[in-house]
Amino acid sequence: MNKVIEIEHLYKAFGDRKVLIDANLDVYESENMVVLGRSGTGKSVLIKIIAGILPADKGSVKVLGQEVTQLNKKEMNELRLKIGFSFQNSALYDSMTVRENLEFPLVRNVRNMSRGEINKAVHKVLDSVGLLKSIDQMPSELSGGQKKRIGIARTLIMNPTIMLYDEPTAGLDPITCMEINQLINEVKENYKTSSIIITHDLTCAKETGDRVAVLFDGNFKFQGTFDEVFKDPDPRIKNFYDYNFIENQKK
Ligand SMILES: Nc1ncnc2c1ncn2[C@@H]1O[C@H](COP(=O)(O)OP(=O)(O)OP(=O)(O)O)[C@@H](O)[C@H]1O
Repeated sequence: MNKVIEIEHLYKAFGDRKVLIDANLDVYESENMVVLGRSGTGKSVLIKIIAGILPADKGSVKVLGQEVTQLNKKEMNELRLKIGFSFQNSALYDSMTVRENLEFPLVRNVRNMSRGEINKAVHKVLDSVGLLKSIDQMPSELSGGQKKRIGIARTLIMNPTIMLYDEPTAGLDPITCMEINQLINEVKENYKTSSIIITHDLTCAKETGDRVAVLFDGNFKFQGTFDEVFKDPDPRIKNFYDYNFIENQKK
């Protein structure tokens, strides 16, 4: 299986605050990799480095075979078109309708698309997130879960190879969380994406992650399937969250 993201010995600090220290992580083709970690451990910093939004201090970050730490602005912009970044706050433009929000990345990044092609792409992507009916609504008329869906649709419209989800279920009720988890899995199936999913939500991790990696003290000592990681006797994992709590929820 090909690696689509390869991170080796990554180091990133802000002044005295060392956030990532010798972090190593691989993501394979067609894989959902969940990154877990407490608040402030550097999860968002990690995906911002992958997307070229923040520079790394040291180490290697290869995305689709390209070393992002060495790319110039033009090369990074081209690579970024293959990376869908689903922001925590959905990042929709409040003054635009859903249709306009979805057209925006196409109009900005893809030349020579006809009106008909743009319409077709908007309809296809809205259909795949189950919100065709909301095409003419304003973001203010949507629920939190619907906004997340539209935010995801706006990245999918560019047919990304990699999806980076920042806290996709934050602030949603349990049923909406379940629907978003399902959508993340459908995106993987239908768009053949490889993803990093950042979350605090253990149910999301279990439902969407082919593998999970837990960020502690700047690196990923714990990686594997959800069950492998949470069976680790290390007290940091035991204390991380009450694994038994979610196991008991299933009973
Ligand atoms: N641009 C920046 N300038 C200075 N410090 C930053 C910057 N971005 C992040 N940090 C710091 O890096 C640390 C990690 O931040 P990050 O946002 O990656 O945490 P996180 O694990 O995503 O947390 P949360 O789950 O709360 O979103 C924090 O201490 C934060 O203050």
